[in-house]
Amino acid sequence: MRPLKVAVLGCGSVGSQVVRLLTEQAGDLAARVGAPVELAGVAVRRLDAPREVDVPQALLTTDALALARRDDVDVVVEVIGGIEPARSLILAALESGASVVTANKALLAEDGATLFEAAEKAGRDLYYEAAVAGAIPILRPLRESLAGDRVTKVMGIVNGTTNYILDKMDTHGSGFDEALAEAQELGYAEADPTADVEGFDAAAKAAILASLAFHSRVTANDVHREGISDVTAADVASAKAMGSVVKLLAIAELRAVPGGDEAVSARVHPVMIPRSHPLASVREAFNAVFVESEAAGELMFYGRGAGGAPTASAVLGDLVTVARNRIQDTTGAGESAYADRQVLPMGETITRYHVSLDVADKAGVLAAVATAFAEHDVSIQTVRQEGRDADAQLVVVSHQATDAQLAATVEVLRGMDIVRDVTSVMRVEGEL
Ligand SMILES: NC(=O)C1=CN([C@@H]2O[C@H](COP(=O)(O)OP(=O)(O)OC[C@H]3O[C@@H](n4cnc5c(N)ncnc54)[C@H](OP(=O)(O)O)[C@@H]3O)[C@@H](O)[C@H]2O)C=CC1
Ligand SMILES: N[C@@H](CC=O)C(=O)O
Repeated sequence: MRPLKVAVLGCGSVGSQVVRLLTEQAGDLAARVGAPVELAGVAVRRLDAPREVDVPQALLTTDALALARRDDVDVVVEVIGGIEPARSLILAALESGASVVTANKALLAEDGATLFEAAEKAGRDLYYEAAVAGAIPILRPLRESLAGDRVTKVMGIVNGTTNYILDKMDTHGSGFDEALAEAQELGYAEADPTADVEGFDAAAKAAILASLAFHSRVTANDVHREGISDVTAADVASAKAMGSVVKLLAIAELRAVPGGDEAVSARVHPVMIPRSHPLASVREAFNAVFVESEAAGELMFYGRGAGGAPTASAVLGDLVTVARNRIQDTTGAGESAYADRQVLPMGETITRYHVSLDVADKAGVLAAVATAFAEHDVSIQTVRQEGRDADAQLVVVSHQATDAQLAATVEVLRGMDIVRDVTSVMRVEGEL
């Protein structure tokens, strides 16, 4: 059997581990694929940069396009990241007859449609398990194992860097910048960590999850996005006082809308969850994803969501699948975006708020705050007053309402004379 040739584009945190596993596990991979799997070349930006893996000089190139287009290459692994040149390289690889494996969630969530069309036209595979939640098999279960079920909700921690930062703030009292620097050092963060911190990375993953779960095309622009840069030590302390923890969650769900249709709600934002919630115990850069479907009920997927080796594990899994498909001259399950669903604006999403207020301890303060909630048709689940005089704190947890009602209530609270400061506003999941 002729060897299958693999080109790896990018040799950073993920690419170096892909090259290492390809080399170290060559024997096992050949047995699993049914043919030897050979490294055809590795494209990088700088030939002389230090690498986590030894790559023979003859295999290194800075001409990624020429490598992606080579006639003898069967599979192209794209682990450069970003939109360009990654998109042009993937399109060139498919046009040249190669199958593609990528970990590039930013590109898939922005312009997946172009890539899926190109793969279909070329009759080649485009696989991307590593793009969401690192090592955790979550896309294949959604696309294949649950293909006969009806998924109604996907919710989870899908960004390792922000989970690492929030976890260190909670457990070690670390500062934001210090924890981010550690996450970068450990290879979890994106090349530009703003993508992690401001929720762009999680929003891209939410779009990919929503698209697969609901057989729709959801792009990153459809996802309401808030990052963690506004989460303060006061928010984390406020959560702690409630027996809770702050996590950045990606949530995608189907919602009934008037007319009998179902719309998609997709959002990423910090959430306060009780410590008894299974997502509260997801530490460091680990990820966890809950799936709810009609027949299967609740499923939970947990594992390492970032880092070179865990992500390379998912890349290699895809590589074995597309290599087997090449040998059998077939392709795997492609995109299944047949449902045209409206995307709900955040204001119409049903949620709950936890609000901490710095108030003057005057008679009537509780009644005035309660009136602000009532005037927006938001009922209060619990209200607690702490301290007296100048240091009085009021903590209010609401019942469910639309995000627009809750946000409008907070605006009114901000304008009240007896409210000196709204010190923390956080959405809530689970029973506080
Ligand atoms: N890190 C992680 O934990 C995870 C990452 N991913 C995704 O995997 C992909 C890669 O991430 P990661 O490995 O962290 O990124 P890195 O920044 O560590 O590596 C990027 C690599 O791409 C190379 N590169 C950049 N531009 C070019 C170019 N024009 N031509 C050829 N090579 C180029 C760089 O070369 P040089 O080394 O010479 O600079 C580097 O080797 C991204 O899409 C990311 O979102 C997905 C899941 C987890
Ligand atoms: N920067 C990402 C890497 C994996 O997708 C993260 O922190 O999760």
